[in-house]
Amino acid sequence: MSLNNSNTVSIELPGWNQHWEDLFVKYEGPYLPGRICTVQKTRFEVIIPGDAISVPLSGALKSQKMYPVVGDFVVILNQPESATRMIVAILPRRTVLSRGGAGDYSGKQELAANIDTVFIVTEPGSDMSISRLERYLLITRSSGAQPVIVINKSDTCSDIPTLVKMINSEIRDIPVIPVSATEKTGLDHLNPYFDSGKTVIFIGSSGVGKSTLTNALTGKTLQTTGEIREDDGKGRHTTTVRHLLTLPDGSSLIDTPGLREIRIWTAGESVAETFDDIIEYATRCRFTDCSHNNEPGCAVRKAIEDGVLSHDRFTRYQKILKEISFEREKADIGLKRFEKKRFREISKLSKEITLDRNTGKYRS
Ligand SMILES: Nc1nc2c(ncn2[C@@H]2O[C@H](COP(=O)(O)OP(=O)(O)OP(=O)(O)O)[C@@H](O)[C@H]2O)c(=O)[nH]1
Ligand SMILES: [Zn+2]
Repeated sequence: MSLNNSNTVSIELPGWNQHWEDLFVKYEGPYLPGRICTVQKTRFEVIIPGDAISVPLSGALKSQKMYPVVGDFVVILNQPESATRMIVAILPRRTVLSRGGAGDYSGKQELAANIDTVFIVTEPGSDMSISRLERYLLITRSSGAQPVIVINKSDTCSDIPTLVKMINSEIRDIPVIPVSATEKTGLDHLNPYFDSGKTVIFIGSSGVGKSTLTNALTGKTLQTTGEIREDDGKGRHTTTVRHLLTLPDGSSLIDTPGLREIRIWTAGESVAETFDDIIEYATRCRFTDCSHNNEPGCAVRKAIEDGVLSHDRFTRYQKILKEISFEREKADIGLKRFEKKRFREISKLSKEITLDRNTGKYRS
């Protein structure tokens, strides 16, 4: 690998392009670019040009609570003479997939970064639910990645065109692609999203076939070659599964079990995007703070009465708003608790550290 001054991208790293090159160029000196493929407790598996290494995070990043996630492009300080190799910076993320909860005081947990396409996987059977699809859509949209709906197990459905039509009528402007991972049909239609340099992820309920799809698309061998043998310090080798798989065509697939089913956490804009018709009707309500329940002159209720807006869709919209406000409240409570705790610690600390009247120095 060498960085040259021409405009060509000379670094071979999955997903690396001119954009990242431009961001990396200011790191002159003993630095390497890398891409996070697995996050462990204190170390990170990083793909660097031509190799994969395990490195810790710099103290500065830790103290700023800046933790890389799978898919992040990072800067590694590389000083072989002092045996120093650590992550010193995270390049600004293009997209980031997050979820709420999981013990973090802010309620928001970042899961994966720099994803181009999120395949929302469902199946024709009991998993098929418009409201579930809408939830995944909201998460995807707030991440900045492009959503694509994949109906797997199409071999189990006798009328796929009607199903696709139904989804298209409820969820507009999103590609809906029926496939069968076991019969290997329809997979070609996913190919464009696996362009060289692109990063994709499969999300959806357990059992819809994400692993089978991954294997059908990548070939089983890739998953095993994605394993890194790591010395545990006692002479044994433990195997960790790499969560960012690099495909032969240069694309990457993020496959992290904890990330496959994600709870809703989203910004208002993505709700507006998903329920744009309802937002549009609402602008015509007589009262600006109309709750669309029984106020006079409510344009949303009128749209339902006129049959141009389905009642189900409206109900789903209300449910999602409720869920988001609940998540926000929870996060808010978490934040207050955190601040209270910090205040307690600060006051404790200030009591402990007292000024010595005789010497004029602080003692603790
Ligand atoms: N008929 C049919 N069965 C499928 C298809 N794809 C997957 N399956 C089956 O569905 C079951 C679940 O598939 P998985 O790939 O394990 O599902 P998953 O989404 O990865 O599940 P989790 O790992 O729990 O998230 C398996 O028994 C698969 O053989 C398909 O296209 N058609
Ligand atoms: Zn209204």
